Amino acid sequence: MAVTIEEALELIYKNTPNKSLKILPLEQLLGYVLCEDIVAKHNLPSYDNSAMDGYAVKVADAGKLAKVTHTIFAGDDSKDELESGFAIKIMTGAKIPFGTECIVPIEDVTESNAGIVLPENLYKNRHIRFCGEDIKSGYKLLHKGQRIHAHHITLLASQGISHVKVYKKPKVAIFASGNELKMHFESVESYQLYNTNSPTFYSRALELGCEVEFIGTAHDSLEDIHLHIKSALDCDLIVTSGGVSVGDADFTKEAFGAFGYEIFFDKIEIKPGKPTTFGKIGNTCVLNLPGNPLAAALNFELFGQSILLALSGDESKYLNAIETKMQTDYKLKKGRRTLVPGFFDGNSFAPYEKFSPGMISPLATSNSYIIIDNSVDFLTKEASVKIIPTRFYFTSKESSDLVSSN
Ligand SMILES: Nc1nc2c(c(=O)[nH]1)N[C@H]1C(S)=C(S)[C@@H](COP(=O)(O)OP(=O)(O)OC[C@H]3O[C@@H](n4cnc5c(N)ncnc54)[C@H](O)[C@@H]3O)O[C@H]1N2
Ligand code: MOO
Repeated sequence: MAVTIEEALELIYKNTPNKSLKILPLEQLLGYVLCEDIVAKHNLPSYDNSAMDGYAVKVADAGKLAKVTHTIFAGDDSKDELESGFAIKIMTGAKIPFGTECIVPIEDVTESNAGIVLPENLYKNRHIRFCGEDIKSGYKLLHKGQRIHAHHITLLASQGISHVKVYKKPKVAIFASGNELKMHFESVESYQLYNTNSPTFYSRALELGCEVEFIGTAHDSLEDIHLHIKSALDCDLIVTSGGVSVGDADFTKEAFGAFGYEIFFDKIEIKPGKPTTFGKIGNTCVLNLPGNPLAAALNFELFGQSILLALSGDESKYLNAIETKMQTDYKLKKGRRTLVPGFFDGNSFAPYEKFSPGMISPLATSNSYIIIDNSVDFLTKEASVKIIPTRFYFTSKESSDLVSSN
């Protein structure tokens, strides 16, 4: 029996094993998921310092002449003490002298031979950056389950944290099956075609932060598919395409069966992509996608990406949608929930006009897709829809409803 999209996703999240961990240096952390909390060891700034190139002065000297004694630069270990009637020239980022009440920017003073004349209005603490005002020692900077982006690297570097514990990236093996398929580096006869699914999944899995192995293209024979499965079993996820329908040469699930394949679902109430199959061999997850390229790519977006998120250790492991409106009217056949690719321009969603599961061109000009509920056969222009991006990440901590209904 076919499962619903929600049931399929639930089975995916329930049956995806925990990841193992490793320690990595800061320069290699980008895209990994933290497997430990990170606590600040130092205040930031670690000393009171000047926010401007200017003069360290006393507030009571407002409107008066102050004698400039010397200059402090960023990086100087100043132990000076400021006294009334005097000013110490100071550069941005330099440690302020003891007794400083405010910093006056260079452009706000009048220079004279005897010193500088200070403006009338001086305020206590103006242009001073205080120790710990950005980060306090002991503050939890990052936590287990966060995916590391460039601005998290900023925090780690600010603390001199050089090595952290992360989850290993999901390791994905890709292969396709079909006697008609040739690789892009081979020549094709008039009755053959290039395997476009495997390079698509390979690149997309890399984009999604995985280590990827391309195992090859198998012939439609049990023996050859067995060989490809054996070569892929050391990975966290095997993604295949082709051979999952009811044709005389559709051996994929049978071939996996020889390795103790535990199938969680092998049909989904979805169009395209009905024969999409998910299961496990030991600790290795398996996603068998249909051969039709658009069906395969869209189902990889929805189910493949969910498996990868579940495997990554990322706390924000659920796909999320952006609510927008339709750019045009859209008519479709009622029946099964339908995946429709299209382009979201930041304002509205333009569905791809005419597409079928065997096409390869629709996704190249799309940046998202919508899932239209089976109860809907017409979406009017301006109707509210939920787009799921294919070109940028948008995930959330909580599972959300991804389906657009009237
Ligand atoms: N009698 C039925 N026939 C079909 C049904 C059905 O329910 N009853 N379902 C159709 C649907 S829907 C799909 S989807 C396909 C799925 O078939 P398979 O997964 O077995 O895929 P293949 O037959 O191997 O190939 C389908 C199609 O896609 C091309 N293909 C396959 N692999 C690749 C690749 N790596 N790169 C590019 N193109 C690929 C292949 O040449 C075929 O044209 O079954 C329907 N039939
Ligand atoms: O289900 Mo097929 O995947 O429609 O093309």
